[in-house]
Amino acid sequence: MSEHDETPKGDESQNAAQGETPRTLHEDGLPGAPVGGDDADGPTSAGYVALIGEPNAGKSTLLNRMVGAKVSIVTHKVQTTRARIRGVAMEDRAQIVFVDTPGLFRPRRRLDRAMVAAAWSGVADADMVVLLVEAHRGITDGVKAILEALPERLGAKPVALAINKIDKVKSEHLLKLTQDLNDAHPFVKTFMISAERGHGAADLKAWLASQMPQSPWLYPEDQLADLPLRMIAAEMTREKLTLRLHQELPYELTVETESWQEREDGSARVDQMIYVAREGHKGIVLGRAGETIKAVSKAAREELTEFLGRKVHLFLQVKVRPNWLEERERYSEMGLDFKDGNS
Ligand SMILES: Nc1nc2c(ncn2[C@@H]2O[C@H](COP(=O)(O)OP(=O)(O)OP(=O)(O)O)[C@@H](O)[C@H]2O)c(=O)[nH]1
Repeated sequence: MSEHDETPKGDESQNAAQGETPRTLHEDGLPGAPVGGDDADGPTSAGYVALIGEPNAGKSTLLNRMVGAKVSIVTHKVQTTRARIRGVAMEDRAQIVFVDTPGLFRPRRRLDRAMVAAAWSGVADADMVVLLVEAHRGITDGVKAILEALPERLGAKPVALAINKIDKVKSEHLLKLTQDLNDAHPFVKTFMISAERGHGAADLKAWLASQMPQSPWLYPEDQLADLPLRMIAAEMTREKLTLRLHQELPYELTVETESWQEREDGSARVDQMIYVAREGHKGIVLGRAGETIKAVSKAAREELTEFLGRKVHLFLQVKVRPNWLEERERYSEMGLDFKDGNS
């Protein structure tokens, strides 16, 4: 076996990548080290935005417009955390971190209900929420269900409305739909957009930027270029874990790409941490004699290699992080993390 074969390690004390590259990606919504700040260029702002809407409403398309990266190729098969970072957009001195909150729809089983609750918590944590409604479909049962859920789930948190796919309807229809939707919920602002054609997306982005609280940036600007790659790589590992573990998959499991180093020979070294909430979960992820994590690592490395078209050295570790909710609170105190609904 050569040195670049995956090296499953359960011992967090042996983090080979430690100290080489700053941690920047926190898919569970935890921000990295504070960056940016109130410097000579003026104050910075940063915050989280949750895009919600029925499946197919155009969330990925809109995100791509605003973020301008290939983030949406990441598919989300399961909901395992409250909110995951989907993309980061910059607008002047504002940083907008878009979080993904799949699972708001159609609880079928008990487990799904827990997921729905977790997804709503992710939405409630965001600084701003945007509800996407398809212009030509109007107030469907799904939209009705969201409208009904908003007060209970989000309280008085401001929600903006984006009526998407306006290229598909006549303007008279839009006026009536805007009225009906605003009668159903007091949206702070309504946008008419066509995510696909780009209409209105820049206005929405500028407005969101203006709503972000004054704060240091949550991601360093110089890391933004490879942020999508880091996220995609983390998602690939998470997907392999899901495929391998099925029902056994610990609910609160996150994968973070801790460092990404380009090597002179054209290959990339990628170090990832799999965070679980309990010691027992660590054993599940490692498997007997490390066979589970070995198989996951191999499959993820192969997929990433194919995706990048070059050699990848993938190193996975598992770490127990029992207090990640408390950690969020700690970040909150520092003025960095999610704001609560009442702020
Ligand atoms: N005509 C038109 N089609 C759009 C527009 N925005 C998105 N679409 C199309 O609507 C479909 C769904 O868009 P997505 O961005 O994948 O929707 P989504 O909300 O991310 O879907 P899920 O991932 O299922 O939640 C795609 O075929 C898009 O091309 C628009 O403004 N106009």
